[in-house]
Amino acid sequence: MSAAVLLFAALATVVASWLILASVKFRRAELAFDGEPSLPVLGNMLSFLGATEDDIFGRMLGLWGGRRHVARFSVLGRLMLVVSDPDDIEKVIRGKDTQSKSRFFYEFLEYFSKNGSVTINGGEWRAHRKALTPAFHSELLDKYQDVFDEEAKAFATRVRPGEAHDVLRSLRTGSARSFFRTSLVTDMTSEAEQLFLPVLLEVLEVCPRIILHRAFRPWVWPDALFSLTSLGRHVRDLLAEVDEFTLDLMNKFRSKLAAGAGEDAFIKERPTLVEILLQDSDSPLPDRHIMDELIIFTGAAIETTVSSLGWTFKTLSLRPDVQDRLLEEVTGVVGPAGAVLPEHLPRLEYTERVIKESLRLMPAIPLIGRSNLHAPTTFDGKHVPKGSTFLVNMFGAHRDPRHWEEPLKFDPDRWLPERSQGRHRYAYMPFSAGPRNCIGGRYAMAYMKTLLATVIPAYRVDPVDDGHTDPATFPMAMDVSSRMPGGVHVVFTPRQPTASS
Ligand code: HEM
Repeated sequence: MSAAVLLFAALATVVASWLILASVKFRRAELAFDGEPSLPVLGNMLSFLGATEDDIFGRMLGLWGGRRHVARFSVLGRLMLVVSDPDDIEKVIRGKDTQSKSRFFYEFLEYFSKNGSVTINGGEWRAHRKALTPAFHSELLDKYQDVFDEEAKAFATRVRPGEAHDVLRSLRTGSARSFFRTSLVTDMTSEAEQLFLPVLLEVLEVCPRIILHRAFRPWVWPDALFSLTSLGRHVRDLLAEVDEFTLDLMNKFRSKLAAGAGEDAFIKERPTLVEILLQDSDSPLPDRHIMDELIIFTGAAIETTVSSLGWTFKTLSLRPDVQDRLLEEVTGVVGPAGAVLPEHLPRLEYTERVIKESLRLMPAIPLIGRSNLHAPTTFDGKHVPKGSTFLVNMFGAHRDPRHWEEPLKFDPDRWLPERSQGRHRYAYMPFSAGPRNCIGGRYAMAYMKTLLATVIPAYRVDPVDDGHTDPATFPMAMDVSSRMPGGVHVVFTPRQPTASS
């Protein structure tokens, strides 16, 4: 036998022994946590065989199995710890070892946006958060209110009165237009309307699905392989169009600044997100990072509000009593067919309770991922291998009977101050919590309240006969946000004008 063969055999033995030892070590760590039966190496991979994008979330919930304490599952050596107890959630969210976003799930977002604040970590994230924060000051949000109001009215004219239809598409158009007018350019140019908006809407249709499509198909985990598929190429083409449009916009804005339209003029008017980022002279973000933020925002800002409003309309269609109270409040605060103004928002208290309750039972983001990316850690007194994923299960915490009376009941009044006292801080976190919480929570609330306050006086939301009669059992799928498989079907029935209106 030649020396080369001997050397190869020795190397192969070392690698094989290392792999076996690593998998025995991993298996020991995995089995220390409670969970459904799993196989060595494959883990719970078989539980996802044949799953479609619509039922992966359900299968993940099946592997959690309602366990109060940490539950685990694994896929090909990737350990997932499902954390549902609010005390445990607090430990993950605040823990110094578990601050990073997990690789699982978030790595697929990076295909669209490598440098967006949802996925980046450490100093890079801090710089982005600092640059983005001025765009979310409450004075600026007040200035966006007329956009929210106009777009809410436009949404009300887009629904198909008296006809059962999926409301998600028109909600997406409305959210995308609002996002566009607050983040990119204040007014819809005809170029934006005809060329850019359709691309943005297609990005929103296609990109979220890809995340789950890849998450449980190991053969398309490497970007290099995924980019060879027709889907991978299609997404790249779409994103190139978005990049071209935003870069052009950024260059036009810069020329305007250079031509002497002073910074003050823009600040006084109503700067968009992109303008704020470009005017940051202390530590400007590179163009590529700004473009990546805009792409990640489409998911973070648009899909989440679409999801939340979709669940809310579906629930309202089953609850005429809640609609009556909303109508009474809106009529008192805004007046019939009036504009929803910034000063109305804090007074729309019942409307806010309805949205909060909808986000409790049907959170737009039911799970988020954190990771001990760089070093092993311990959790619950057990060893957690480096790079494991902590799946923070907001869906479970929001329905935990130890923290919620009649948790499956849709009851907006549980948000009355006197009924909210003493509630665990981490039993409810639809916008996440801690330093990496949602930067757009107030923006989202303002937009969603405005939309409800505009639609409810114009239409009664009626149910369709699709068998979904209880919000607690609505079927739920999840990609970047939660959604009802097949869409949210309701009927918007025009209300008869009353003598007073
Ligand atoms: C109902 C609507 C919304 C919900 C339920 C929601 C929920 C969340 C959650 C749970 C996170 C944490 C994600 C994670 O840890 O991986 C998050 C992060 C984020 N959200 Fe929202 N969001 C909403 C609307 C918005 C809007 C309107 C914007 C922007 C205009 C926005 C921008 C962001 C950004 C940039 C992050 C990343 C923050 C960071 O890591 O610094 N979101 N959101």
